[in-house]
Amino acid sequence: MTASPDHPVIRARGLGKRFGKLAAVEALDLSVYRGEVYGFLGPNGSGKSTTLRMLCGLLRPSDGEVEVLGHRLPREAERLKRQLGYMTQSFSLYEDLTVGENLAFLAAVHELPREPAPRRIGELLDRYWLADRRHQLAGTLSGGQRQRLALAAAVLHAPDLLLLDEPTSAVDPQSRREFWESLFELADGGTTILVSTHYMDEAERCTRLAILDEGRLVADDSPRELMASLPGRPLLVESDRPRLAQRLLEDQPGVIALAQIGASLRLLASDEAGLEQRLTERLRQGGIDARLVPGTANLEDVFVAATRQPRQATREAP
Ligand SMILES: Nc1ncnc2c1ncn2[C@@H]1O[C@H](COP(=O)(O)OP(=O)(O)OP(=O)(O)O)[C@@H](O)[C@H]1O
Repeated sequence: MTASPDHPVIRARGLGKRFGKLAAVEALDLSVYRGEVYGFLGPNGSGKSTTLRMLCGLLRPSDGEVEVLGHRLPREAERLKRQLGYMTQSFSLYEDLTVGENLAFLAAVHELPREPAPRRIGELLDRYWLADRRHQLAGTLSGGQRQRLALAAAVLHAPDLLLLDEPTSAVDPQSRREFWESLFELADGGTTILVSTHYMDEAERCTRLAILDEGRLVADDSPRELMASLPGRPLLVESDRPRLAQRLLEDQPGVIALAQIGASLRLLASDEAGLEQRLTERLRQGGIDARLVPGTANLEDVFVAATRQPRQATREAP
């Protein structure tokens, strides 16, 4: 079915999943619209994979309601299958089949008509730069090639919705960039994409972003809006002892959030007058000669403010 702005492709209300006593996902409300590249960002264990698995009908929610492409889950999960592509971080294709055989096998699983299937496979091999690998065993492909094959496999049946769980965690920056170009091509063609990531540069490219923390949705907006509504001013603490500086500043009034990102210490400060001087003095008393300089708000600050912790992966240049 087609989705209009008032009819989201994904609509979840009060979605929850418990594993025994653990609430992996809690009271999640989500609306995702056609053609969006919607990002899921969150620390390890915040519930991203669990949510994606509920949204594709693989996992039964403990609470709430989910409708995906007009199908109520989990009841209508079977019908959703044909319209859905799902790609996880682990390689789920047959390593001892060739690239072409893997796609031909999947075409049969999806019951693609016999006539157009080879054409579609050829098209995808060209599109994802795999034509010259057609006869190579999947198990011998490089990380980037495997990932392109996994994407070709996920979109073989031209799904309306593509769910991707940390698809770029095992590939180099160049392959990540190319992969994201492919995602935008798909979105331009009307595919709705939901993708979880650890990378800020990827998150920045999403049309909208949900930040999850301990199973709860703590932010949901476009990256630009999230940055514009940041609670406080970003400051950079320039010092050669960032870890000690962090310890000295973390319980100071006026410090909303604090995180060491690489070698620099980023601080979200309240608007209190004279705060910089007070914090500089605090550092001086602790034996640190530091400068606090204004920073430009970025998604890293949003993430730290929303989750109160730095992200686990290191930033890579886009
Ligand atoms: N089948 C399961 N049984 C018990 N606990 C589970 C199960 N699946 C997930 N969990 C727990 O639920 C929480 C959320 O896990 P989930 O995999 O959704 O997080 P995530 O945000 O995807 O993490 P990561 O970024 O590390 O992949 C974790 O505490 C995890 O241990």
